[in-house]
Amino acid sequence: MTATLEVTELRKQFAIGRPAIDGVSFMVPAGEIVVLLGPSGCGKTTTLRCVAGLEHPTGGEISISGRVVSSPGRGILVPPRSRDLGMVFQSYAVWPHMTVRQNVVYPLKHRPIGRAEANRMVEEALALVGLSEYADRPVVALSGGQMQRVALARSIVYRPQLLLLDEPLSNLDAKLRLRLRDDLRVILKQTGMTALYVTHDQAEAVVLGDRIGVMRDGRLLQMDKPDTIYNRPADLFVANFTGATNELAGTLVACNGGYGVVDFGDGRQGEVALLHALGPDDKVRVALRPENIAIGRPDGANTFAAKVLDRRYQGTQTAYSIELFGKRLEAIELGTAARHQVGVEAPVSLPRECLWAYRDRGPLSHD
Ligand SMILES: Nc1ncnc2c1ncn2[C@@H]1O[C@H](COP(=O)(O)OP(=O)(O)OP(=O)(O)O)[C@@H](O)[C@H]1O
Repeated sequence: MTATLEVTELRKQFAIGRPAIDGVSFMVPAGEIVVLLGPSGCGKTTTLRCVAGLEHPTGGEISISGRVVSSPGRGILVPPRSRDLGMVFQSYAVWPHMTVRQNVVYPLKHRPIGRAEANRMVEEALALVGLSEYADRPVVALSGGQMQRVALARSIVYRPQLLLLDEPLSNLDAKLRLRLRDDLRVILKQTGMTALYVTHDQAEAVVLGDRIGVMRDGRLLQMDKPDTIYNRPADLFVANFTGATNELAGTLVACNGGYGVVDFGDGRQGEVALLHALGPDDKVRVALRPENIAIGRPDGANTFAAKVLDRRYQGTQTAYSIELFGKRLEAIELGTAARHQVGVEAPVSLPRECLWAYRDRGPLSHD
């Protein structure tokens, strides 16, 4: 059985400081992987710990498969062990004096499961994480990645309805992290489990999540599919946190449905996408990802004169610094040839759907 998770207006105020969570609401349908992504201190771990029952919320409600498990307003607080969930943490949290099999069978010992059935469940969990051949090895004779697989097998062996993962890959070296990241999604999808996964790593979130929730200062800014988060970020913070972003300042001079015209100064005007409500004369910041700048390919109204300042050849792509509207911007061109010389003037085109205008709220702070 796999669960739906519903978090409604969750609030957590510790004894000191501003609220760690400040009105967070989201829903995870059965079988979906949702990743909470955000910088250190944004409240993602506290959210996860509230779902686990390890932290007592100050307000709001948490339901697992329709059953309210936390509701301070109604005096409900179901203890962690009665929530039917599995947890995987940053630290490997395996029993060092036991073998792989002994570690994985451990959670079943406290459940009414016969030996033959327990063995079958252990074999299945080990097969899922790719450790069948290591069953009788002491866990101390494993690599970090393998130990984390043991921890994963141990938390899925009893098939909890909900799996909570808090930065499970962050103690692994870079290469292993990439491998396990890819494997983890396959494993989770094979189990069909609902999962809530916490990370500050944007690439991890994109690979693992069916949906990503971006958090900042205790608030959930946007929850959407990875490509929507990347291609239609709700605000400048989300745009910056989820990928490289250039910014141009300007004033909105006209609106037309989902698009508008921005004056970038000196009469230079361009069409932009309006991702939230804005009106004429609003000061805006326009975000633009480096890969959406097409150098040397004039294309329609949004074509402007630019100059190539610098280039860094990177094999499968070339990174350029260009000057546009008196500002230094970063551009990336895919392909194995570096096509533009430093110092040349070249037209650049900026597709209007890739220029995202947001209300100018002053200097950006990244965390
Ligand atoms: N036990 C506590 N007492 C007081 N404040 C706390 C406590 N635990 C967390 N906080 C504060 O709550 C806020 C959110 O912390 P949380 O650990 O949820 O952030 P996070 O996004 O998971 O960060 P990280 O990636 O660094 O773990 C932070 O400002 C933190 O200092």
